[in-house]
Amino acid sequence: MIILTSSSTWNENEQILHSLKDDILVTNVDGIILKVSEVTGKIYGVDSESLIGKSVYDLERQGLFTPILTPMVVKENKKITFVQTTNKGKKLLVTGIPVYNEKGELYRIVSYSHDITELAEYKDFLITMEEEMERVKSELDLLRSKQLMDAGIIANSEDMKKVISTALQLSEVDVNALILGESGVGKSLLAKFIHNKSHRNKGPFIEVNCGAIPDSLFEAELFGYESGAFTGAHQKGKVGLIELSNGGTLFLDEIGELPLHHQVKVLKVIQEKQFYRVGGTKPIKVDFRLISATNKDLNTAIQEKRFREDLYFRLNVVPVTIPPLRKRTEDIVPLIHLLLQQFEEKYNREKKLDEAVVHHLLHYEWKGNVRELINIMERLVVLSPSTLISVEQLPDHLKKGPTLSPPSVDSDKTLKELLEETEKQILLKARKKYITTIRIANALGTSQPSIVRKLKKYKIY
Ligand SMILES: Nc1ncnc2c1ncn2[C@@H]1O[C@H](COP(=O)(O)OP(=O)(O)OP(=O)(O)O)[C@@H](O)[C@H]1O
Repeated sequence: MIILTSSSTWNENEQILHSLKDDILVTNVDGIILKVSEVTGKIYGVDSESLIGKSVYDLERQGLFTPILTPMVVKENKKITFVQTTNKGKKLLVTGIPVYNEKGELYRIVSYSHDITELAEYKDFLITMEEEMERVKSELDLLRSKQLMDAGIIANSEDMKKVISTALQLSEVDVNALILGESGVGKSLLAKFIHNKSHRNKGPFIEVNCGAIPDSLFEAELFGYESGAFTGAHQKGKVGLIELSNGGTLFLDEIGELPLHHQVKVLKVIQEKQFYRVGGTKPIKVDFRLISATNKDLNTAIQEKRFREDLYFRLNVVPVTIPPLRKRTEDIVPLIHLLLQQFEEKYNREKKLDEAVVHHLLHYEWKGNVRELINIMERLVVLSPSTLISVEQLPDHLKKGPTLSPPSVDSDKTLKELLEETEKQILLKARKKYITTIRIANALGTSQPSIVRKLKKYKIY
């Protein structure tokens, strides 16, 4: 608090006031200007002396500055800071300090300011940029979701959005990519998506299921053969899958199933981008982009000497992991709608899902991931006798809901993580049984807000 002890002190300060390089203005409680520093006049483009004796209310009316500080300090009876705009369009950060006389009465208001025009401009610029970025981001989201819709891919969850964003980056370069994830999560779909978005999209997309080709036919299938290369071979010979992928993408699915004795041949063609047909003597050059996929843990396979480490490093330049469906429940409802629509069209039927069915589908474990969901949805559309698909039509294993079993202590998880896992299982079961958060809270003897928080934490919908 500032208290003036005598008016002479006030006069003594006058010289100091003029020596300051800051804008300082002193008024009485009625807003009459008593003193100003020289800088003040410059800021408003007037002679400082001409301001003396004028009322700040009049000056505001004349447009010199707005709003005025004096009444605010008088009203609040304390130090106040705010932004003032001047007749020159400047932005000033103005602070007003109340000054009291010996009786403790409000006597003067001293204000000083800092020019923050540039700062305010930067702030405006930042806000405009942020708005622009938001606009571009939502446009991009829209564009991406359209791209995904065209490709028939659902990516509603944050995890899946990240996968798609990596896939789009990958589509721009010819780097080797390894797609990891459980069976049925969409590895082949993603490989096709990368190919379709790449500059090779006019070329072929050749999918080789490494686990499905009989061992004895593997070389002939992959590398092709010359006429009469072996008994049973076609007269004219045959072009292999690798040769067919020229100019396009070679997708080696189930790469973890590739027998060890074939791995070195595959490694060679990946490295050299040339090979010999079976029975051939001429090297054949080939230009493909390689994507591989597996649901196996290749690191364990390497440790167990079932998979070559050098091949693994070649394949795994950029890994992309698609999380299991149970870990991205936000994708389940949009997938259900997409599939319902597809099967309605396919079987020319109109169906609706009971809400309880959706709940069961949301809280199922989906060990077979999207592929399993597709099967269930097709079955429901085909077999449900009425328009409304109800819980009774669900297969028994889906009606039961998740079973509660304590998590294994052999894992490297901490006690906190194990407890959270158990809590999540309990909540999944409760959500399925009681549906509403109030009923869950009652059943579990806790508050509804706490249940809402926990459901959000575990992404249980
Ligand atoms: N995000 C998704 N949106 C829409 N459909 C999907 C999605 N993910 C997977 N699918 C569909 O699920 C089915 C299984 O997908 P896909 O064959 O790509 O799985 P995968 O991981 O390659 O399986 P596997 O390991 O058994 O080869 C396909 O019909 C695919 O179109």
